[in-house]
Amino acid sequence: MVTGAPATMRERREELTPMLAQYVDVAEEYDDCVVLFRVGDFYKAFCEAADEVARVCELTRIEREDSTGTYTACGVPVDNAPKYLRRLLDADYRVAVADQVEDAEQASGLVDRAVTQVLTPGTVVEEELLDEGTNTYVACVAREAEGTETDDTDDYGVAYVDVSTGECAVTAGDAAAVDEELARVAPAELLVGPAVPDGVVDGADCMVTERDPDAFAPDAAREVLARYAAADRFAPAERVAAGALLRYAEYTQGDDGTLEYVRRVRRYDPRRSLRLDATALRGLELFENHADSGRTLFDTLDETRSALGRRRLRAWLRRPLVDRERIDARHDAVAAFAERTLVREDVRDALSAAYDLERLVGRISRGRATARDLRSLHDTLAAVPAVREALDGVDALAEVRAALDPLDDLRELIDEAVVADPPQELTEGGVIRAGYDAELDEIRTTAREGREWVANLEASERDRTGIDNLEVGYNQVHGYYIEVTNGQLEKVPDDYTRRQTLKNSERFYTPELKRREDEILGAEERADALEYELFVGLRDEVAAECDRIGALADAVARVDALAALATVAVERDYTRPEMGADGVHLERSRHPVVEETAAEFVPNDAALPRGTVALITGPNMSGKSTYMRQVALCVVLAQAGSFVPADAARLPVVDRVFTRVGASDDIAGGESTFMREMRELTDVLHDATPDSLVLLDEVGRGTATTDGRAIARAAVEFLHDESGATTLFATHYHGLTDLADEYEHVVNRHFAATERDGAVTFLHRIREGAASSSYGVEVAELAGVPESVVARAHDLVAADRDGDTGDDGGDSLVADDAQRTLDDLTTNGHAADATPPTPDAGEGGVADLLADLRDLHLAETTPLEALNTLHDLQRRAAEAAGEVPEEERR
Ligand SMILES: Nc1ncnc2c1ncn2[C@@H]1O[C@H](COP(=O)(O)OP(=O)(O)OP(=O)(O)O)[C@@H](O)[C@H]1O
Repeated sequence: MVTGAPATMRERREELTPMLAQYVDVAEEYDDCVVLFRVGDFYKAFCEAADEVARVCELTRIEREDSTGTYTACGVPVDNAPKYLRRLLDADYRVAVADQVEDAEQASGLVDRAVTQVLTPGTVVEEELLDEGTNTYVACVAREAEGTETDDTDDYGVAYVDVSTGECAVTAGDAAAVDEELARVAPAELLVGPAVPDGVVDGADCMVTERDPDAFAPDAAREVLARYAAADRFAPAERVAAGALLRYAEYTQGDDGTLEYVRRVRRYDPRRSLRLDATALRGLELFENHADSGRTLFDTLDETRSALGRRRLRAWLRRPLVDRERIDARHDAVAAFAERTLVREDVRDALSAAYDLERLVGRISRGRATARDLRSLHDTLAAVPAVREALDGVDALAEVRAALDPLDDLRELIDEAVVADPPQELTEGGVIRAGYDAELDEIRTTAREGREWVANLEASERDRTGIDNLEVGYNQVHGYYIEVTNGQLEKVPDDYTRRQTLKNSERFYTPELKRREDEILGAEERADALEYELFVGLRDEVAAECDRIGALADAVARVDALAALATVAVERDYTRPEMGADGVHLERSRHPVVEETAAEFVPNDAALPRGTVALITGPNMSGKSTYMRQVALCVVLAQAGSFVPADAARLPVVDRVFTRVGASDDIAGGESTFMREMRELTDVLHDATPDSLVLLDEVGRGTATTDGRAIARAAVEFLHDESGATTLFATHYHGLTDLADEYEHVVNRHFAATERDGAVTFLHRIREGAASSSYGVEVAELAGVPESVVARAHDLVAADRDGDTGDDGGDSLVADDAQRTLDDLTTNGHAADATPPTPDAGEGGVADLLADLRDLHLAETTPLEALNTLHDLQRRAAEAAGEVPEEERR
């Protein structure tokens, strides 16, 4: 067994040495963990566990032999432990660290050891093991008891805690809400109550930890929760989830009782934020990019300067607001920062000095903060006045400014007590400043005077004895000594006592030197001990203020996140959205992430009155997905408090963004792509409201064309008639576009492309009406599909076109479409914009042009040819008018 006690040791339990027996005891108690057992400067694992630790950590195994036989052992060096712990956690192990809990020198017999910490992926608190500016959550899903379905809507409790910062929250909901919350929280570890059926937590992509079912018993859970919050405030399922979770958090921190820095257990209602389920989070690439190397929306926005701000910005994006007033307040604050470059820069400079207050408070409360941590707290507090000063007089930021309490008392206290650059170790002195404690000063004076006396001793003894090369020294083993070379030994006075004989000299001490030595060493030892005691006292004093530090951390986080949003707004030319509009109205909007990487991003408008279903057609690669996402991202950004990438924006407050957009084809749960697509569509159709924004990308493509087209059509009809949600629906089923004639709120939009000499150019520009052609084969060619295949595909398309009667609702390339494209182009500000040519204009004048147009046999023209011809005509029209052709204008 790798976790728990190695089987080979258990079998020979009676024969083991006392230390190994102690190891087996601990390992049996922590049987789901790899136990690392402190022996000297190493954390050791034995037998099978040693083999695994050696493998995962790439450490050497050693064969050990004692009276009971041979066994393997592997040691993780204590000094370098975090690096190896990380590897074990990454390999999905829980690790129990058993430390020596009594001083080895004072122990009679075997040193007592106990588990001081259980490290699990969701509960690590070590700075070295955590990513900066993120949260690491452990979550818990529980039910009050099996089958209690008193109220279906709050049947399950979902709680989560970040053990490093103390953030803890809980909510309740049905199975779908559990799924959604787990996707948003993205815990690193999950506890599942015994009454939760399999399947409810299937979506969680993290380590699932088994806990004793007793921990989920309502009374036990209530008792734990009551240590943190008024337990009656919570619904029964919430109590069970939060109580069991906090109990687990305590256990992983060494069972030292209540975690003081978990200052509150926030109860929240997911409906009070813009709902984004797992599919939406993934589809919109808020935090994860499908191409691993790619950027996410969060990366694009992250102009924060502190870990606190970074975490806050993440949280804002994870839960955008739905409360109009709060959204406006955030926009006001961002605007205030955006308008004041100097204020913004001063604040951001000051915040660069801010340490992660939330994690510092956690460490301080857990009694794990070092002197350096307290200095970090001091330095952060010292940065606050500059932030306050910068914000002075800015109305929209007055509230957050008021919350920026610089905690002068704490800062002064730390400054008086702790030296500016303290050592990492707390037990070796050098931490507490002179003048902080009278007793410490006195002890230090004694030690210093003693050392001065010793320092003068050499000169005075040389005088007294006449031994001019006499030296005074010190070594760890023998202490202070007076060294006399062999040639001078006869001059040694009577009060010298021999301490050590070397090859060429002898070392002595005198009674006074011995007395002074005892005094110095005693004083140093006492000073170290007293310093430690004073430090712990100070740390406790600071820990008692964790509420105030927490409130400051909150304000700093907000200021940083707001300033970051303002920086993005100014540097990337975002605009403040006007909220409360009836539908989505964007002028020249851009995709916030794609515009950062695209050589030249083409902005597009969106005019989607509430309840519009916009069918978007266009060739592959023409920009449909990008466009749909950019509309949704503008909505998400606006509700998160950000400005949006557009020239002008009027936006509604949306309750939920649904997506069924590409890229979710990775089949995690063993479902077929089509099954998954339908499941996602079901969610949309069930839950979308008139306040929702729905993005559907090629729904139905996962099955036979006829079925797919039927499903797509039915979905559009349902969204239009029943849901009333504002919808963007990208499709290759061109036949769907006639829905616009039948349904009041269905509109057609398309992305056009130009094709010349067989090469397709995408314009990435959205236009009214439906598209003419898919250019699928051309795109295949662009992608490098072998020439022969492309040629054959062209033939097949042509054959299909020839045989097409055009009456199937038409995904084929029908001539009618070509006509439509012609219309589109002339009514969409291109040909129509051109100054009407004068009849006598230039060579190949308008009369010729009109004749050519008239002679065009549309019924025999492929859409590509039509587009080509049109392009040609347009060019000639422009030339005739003495203008630059449209193509070159772009
Ligand atoms: N407005 C734009 N300006 C510049 N480049 C764009 C724009 N829109 C999309 N692109 C680029 O064009 C490419 C194709 O875009 P997108 O994936 O949105 O096309 P699509 O029409 O959805 O394709 P498909 O139908 O194959 O899914 C992407 O590389 C994208 O970066």
